[in-house]
Amino acid sequence: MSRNKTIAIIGVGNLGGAIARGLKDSGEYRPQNIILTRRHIDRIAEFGEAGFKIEKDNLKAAAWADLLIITVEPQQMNRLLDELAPAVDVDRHVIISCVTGVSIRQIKDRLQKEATVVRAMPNTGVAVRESMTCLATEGMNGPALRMAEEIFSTVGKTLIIDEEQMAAATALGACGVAFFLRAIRAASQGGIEIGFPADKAMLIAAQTSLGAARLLLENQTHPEAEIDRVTTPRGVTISGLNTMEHQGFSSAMIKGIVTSWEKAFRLYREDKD
Ligand SMILES: NC(=O)C1=CN([C@@H]2O[C@H](COP(=O)(O)OP(=O)(O)OC[C@H]3O[C@@H](n4cnc5c(N)ncnc54)[C@H](O)[C@@H]3O)[C@@H](O)[C@H]2O)C=CC1
Ligand SMILES: O=C(O)[C@@H]1CCC=N1
Repeated sequence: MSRNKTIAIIGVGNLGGAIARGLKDSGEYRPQNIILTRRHIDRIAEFGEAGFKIEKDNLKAAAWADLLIITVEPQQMNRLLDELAPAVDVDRHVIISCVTGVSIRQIKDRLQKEATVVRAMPNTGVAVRESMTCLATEGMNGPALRMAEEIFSTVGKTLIIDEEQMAAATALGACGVAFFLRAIRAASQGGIEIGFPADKAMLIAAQTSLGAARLLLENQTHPEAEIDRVTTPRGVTISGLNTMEHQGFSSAMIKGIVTSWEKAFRLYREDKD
């Protein structure tokens, strides 16, 4: 359904670039059918060389594309919506907003149009087609939601949620990449301290975390069930785990996620523009 559509990714920075890479590498979407915009177009020249269309003018991109994937910062959203409004055709365009903290209602109000809007919360795992993307829309937009699901399913897993859960999806799924990367970095630093060179410590830490995640996803088990299989009685794992918990490991992760969730509500302010 979406494969024959033309797609604009508007505001290509870290996330927009990762989505572009993932869609191309999936082999399901042709870069010739994807236009990427950024105000400093020279900074996305590499995508032009990879076969994508690149464009400075958001209005031209919107006129060309059927699907508009928005990946600007929340603080840039009002200005962008004001700019895009004249080009948005409610009978043609589907808007997929990846922008944190901006509701479907706020987008439609700013456009002053009853546009079809889906919210998506992917993560930078899209670049390697391992994103966790949460999607939400309003009741009437089933076909648009299915289109967004099709797009993001080619670059990872998708989950449809209520819009009110979007801030939680941001903290757990989108910020989560950084949280788990920090955990991997900490593990590799531990590995260096006990004798591995940095590159080998990182390989062991990263591949071990990949295996741990796949155990959960493929066995559909709870982490504690898998942990029980590692913790030999009177063994070394339980001693390490208990020391980590005495130092507040789980508590730090939970508190960090709650802090990010709280901030997700504050990022977008109508009065910023
Ligand atoms: N980075 C991530 O892992 C994730 C980010 N998000 C959301 O995606 C959005 C983008 O985040 P990042 O990629 O990290 O930010 P970023 O700052 O790397 O990218 C945003 C890009 O939009 C461009 N831009 C801003 N206004 C523009 C305009 N009017 N026309 C054209 N380009 C414009 C900026 O120059 C920049 O290159 C944010 O709303 C963020 O909350 C959501 C999920 C994950
Ligand atoms: O840090 C941020 O605000 C964005 C939203 C989720 C991931 N990156």
